[in-house]
Amino acid sequence: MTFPLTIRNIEKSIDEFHLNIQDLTFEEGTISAIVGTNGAGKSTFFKMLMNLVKQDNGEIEVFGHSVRGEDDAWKQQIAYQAQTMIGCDAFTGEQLRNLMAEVYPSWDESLFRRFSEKLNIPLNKKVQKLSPGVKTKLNLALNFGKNTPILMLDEPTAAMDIPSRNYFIQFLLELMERGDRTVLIASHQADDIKKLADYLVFINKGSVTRLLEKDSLVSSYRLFWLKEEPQVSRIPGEIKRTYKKVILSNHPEATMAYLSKNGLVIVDEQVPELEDIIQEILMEGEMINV
Ligand SMILES: Nc1ncnc2c1ncn2[C@@H]1O[C@H](COP(=O)(O)OP(=O)(O)OP(=O)(O)O)[C@@H](O)[C@H]1O
Repeated sequence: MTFPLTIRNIEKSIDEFHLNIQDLTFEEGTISAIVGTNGAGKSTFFKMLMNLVKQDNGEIEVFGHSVRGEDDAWKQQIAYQAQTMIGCDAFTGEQLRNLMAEVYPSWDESLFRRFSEKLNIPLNKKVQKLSPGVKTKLNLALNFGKNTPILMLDEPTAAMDIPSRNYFIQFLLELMERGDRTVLIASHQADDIKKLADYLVFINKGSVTRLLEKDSLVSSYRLFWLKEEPQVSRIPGEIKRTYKKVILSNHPEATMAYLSKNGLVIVDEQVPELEDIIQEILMEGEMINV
């Protein structure tokens, strides 16, 4: 089976930073959130997928075609949005639209117009005159207009106001309804990840530490409010204790079995917020007693 994106053991060293991502595939019809702390390697990973940063070893394939091959027709299959719009300052949105419509045979005028009109993007202004948030919106309109099967967005909502961000989420989810697009989105926004992602790819110090399906990730964590403080410092499954009696567990069954066996009464239990789970994974393994 040919996947939209296949990664085989890529490696890259930049000064002290070493990126190594082993076998990873991204499937059609899915949105994967690339999650990691600042400097973890998310942008470098995207640039390697675009062959803007050359890998030292390994292979990256777009629909089965190596990104290092002579033929770079694969580029027309991907719309990539970097964190900044480089080299566009002197152009207006309309001029950039004309350029993109020529380069991308899959260009969809209605996607471009719908997104830019809804967000009131001034297409007759030069990019250099736009605020950071409006630049991002224009960049998104252009990338949506490309109508490619793969979309890679590097922190697209960082500068956007709340209504625009919500519209972006709605727009992207509508685009996904066709079922044949593959989206990778690097984001620090828990709300974006919660609403958009099917999968979470955690990157830490240049390595993928976990690839998890969002729903099963969320259901594997539980918060237990206990009637009394447990007398042991750590109970099975416990990864964090707050207010002495609130236990966050990533093995709820093991935690519940222990609590029941030891007569510890659960007053309430809840599935934690995705943001709290992400925070725990990014801080991995730390036991915090508040
Ligand atoms: N051109 C470069 N020259 C030297 N080091 C670089 C270069 N580009 C990236 N790096 C280093 O690679 C590492 C990963 O950076 P990268 O921008 O990929 O992280 P990130 O996860 O996208 O971070 P953020 O969340 O802050 O955007 C960092 O240590 C960074 O300093």
